[in-house]
Amino acid sequence: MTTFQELGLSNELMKAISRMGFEETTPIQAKTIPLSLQNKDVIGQAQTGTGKTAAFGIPLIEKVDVKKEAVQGLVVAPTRELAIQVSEELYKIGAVKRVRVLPIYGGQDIERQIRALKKHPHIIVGTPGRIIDHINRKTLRLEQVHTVVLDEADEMLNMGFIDDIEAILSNVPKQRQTLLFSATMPEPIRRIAERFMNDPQLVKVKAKEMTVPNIQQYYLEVQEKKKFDILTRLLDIQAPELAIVFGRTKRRVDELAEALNLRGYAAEGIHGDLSQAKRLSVLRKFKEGAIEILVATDVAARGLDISGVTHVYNFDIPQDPESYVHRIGRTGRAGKTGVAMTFVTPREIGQLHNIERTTKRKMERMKPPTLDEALEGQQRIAVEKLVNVVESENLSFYKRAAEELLEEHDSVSLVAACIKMLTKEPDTTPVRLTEEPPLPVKREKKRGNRAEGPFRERAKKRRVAR
Ligand SMILES: Nc1ncnc2c1ncn2[C@@H]1O[C@H](COP(=O)(O)OP(=O)(O)OP(=O)(O)O)[C@@H](O)[C@H]1O
Ligand SMILES: [Mg+2]
Repeated sequence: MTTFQELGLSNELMKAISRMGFEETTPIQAKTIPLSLQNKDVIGQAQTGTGKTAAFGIPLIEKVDVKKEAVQGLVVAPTRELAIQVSEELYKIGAVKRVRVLPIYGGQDIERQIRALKKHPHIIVGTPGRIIDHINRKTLRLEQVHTVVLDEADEMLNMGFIDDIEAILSNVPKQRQTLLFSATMPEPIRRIAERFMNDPQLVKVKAKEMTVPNIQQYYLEVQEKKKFDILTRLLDIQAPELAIVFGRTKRRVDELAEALNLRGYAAEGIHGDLSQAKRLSVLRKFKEGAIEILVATDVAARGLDISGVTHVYNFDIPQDPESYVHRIGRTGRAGKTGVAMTFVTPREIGQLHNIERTTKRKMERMKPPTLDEALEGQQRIAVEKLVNVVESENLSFYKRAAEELLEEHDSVSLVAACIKMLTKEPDTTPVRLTEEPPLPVKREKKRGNRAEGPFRERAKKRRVAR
């Protein structure tokens, strides 16, 4: 294990890192921070939730000259929520050194961003479209940038984003450091990446599997029509603290969120057709636990770090193995455990095997639970609640009533009644979901027609902007 001390960081950074509660480096941090500090170009690949943000953030902040009133570092991320999150983490790393970090992303008032840009931020974290927008308006100047980071690099360099990235890089000095990070880096994309880089060092944290071992991975073979009932039974049995349910399309996400609400779950959807204010408020409520289930398209698949997410459900099987890796990586982060469940219709089994081949990890088959098992699950939760109250609360106020009841009824019947009242019976309110066609067996490398990923959203935004 390497400590941060051994990396020779400044006192200001050491102080900030210890405030963040980091004690030791993660493997990707130990391997890439020294290279970055020597100004080497780096492609860093490590599993989800293993601290890639700080791996590029720490050396980036270390190299900022706070006296200089110019943008020195540029981080590009595929979604707005991720840009905000990364900027918050960089802000924390740079808090003692007083590094100014500004997120700029679509959907936020541009005038406000222009005003913020005038205050001379040292680091910009943004989504490609909005960065280009500011370059064109000459409200963002990148001549003094010495470091460019592409977070979720493979996503940024796929077909949808590549032109934007090229446009951005043409505004940054050639003499720069370029850092690429992601949990996935398919070979063809890595080759594209090398075009933008100068003798890049490939740092791959050695792991047998592409996914983290502390995520238990299951799949359930379910017919399309039965998926929703099975999902709610699983939710009743597994009682996740926070869960993310991924659906393939925006319509799917809307319908799923509504259906879950009909059955009494606190769920809300997030996708690219919602206003930015709504996207942020849904995410905030989820982080605070005001909603327990986030229903999402792939717009929430990459990078988001939300503690307390114990379960990920792939209601629709992901379009490609990379998407699978990122989706399930929203749980089991920073050493915590997590559970991932993937629904697969009989015709999609080939896709499942394709995912397993790429991740080098088999998912365990799980039998869809029955209604009775769901009821048992709810009963178990009720019993847990009851035991918790018996063990932790002062019940003296209620004891007299209890003693009176016990004079007329036997204790087993009374406790059984309490459990019954506390048990949420599985709700079978009928819901309507539009059926999704199964994924075609053979398909183009990247996303299908109607699915939403960050880049599709970007393409759409472009059209709107024009
Ligand atoms: N050295 C460390 N010690 C303890 N916690 C850490 C350390 N480095 C990062 N973390 C925490 O681990 C969590 C995951 O980090 P991060 O979001 O950077 O992961 P990631 O590798 O970028 O994942 P993804 O591939 O999903 O984007 C964060 O909450 C972060 O604050
Ligand atoms: Mg990340």
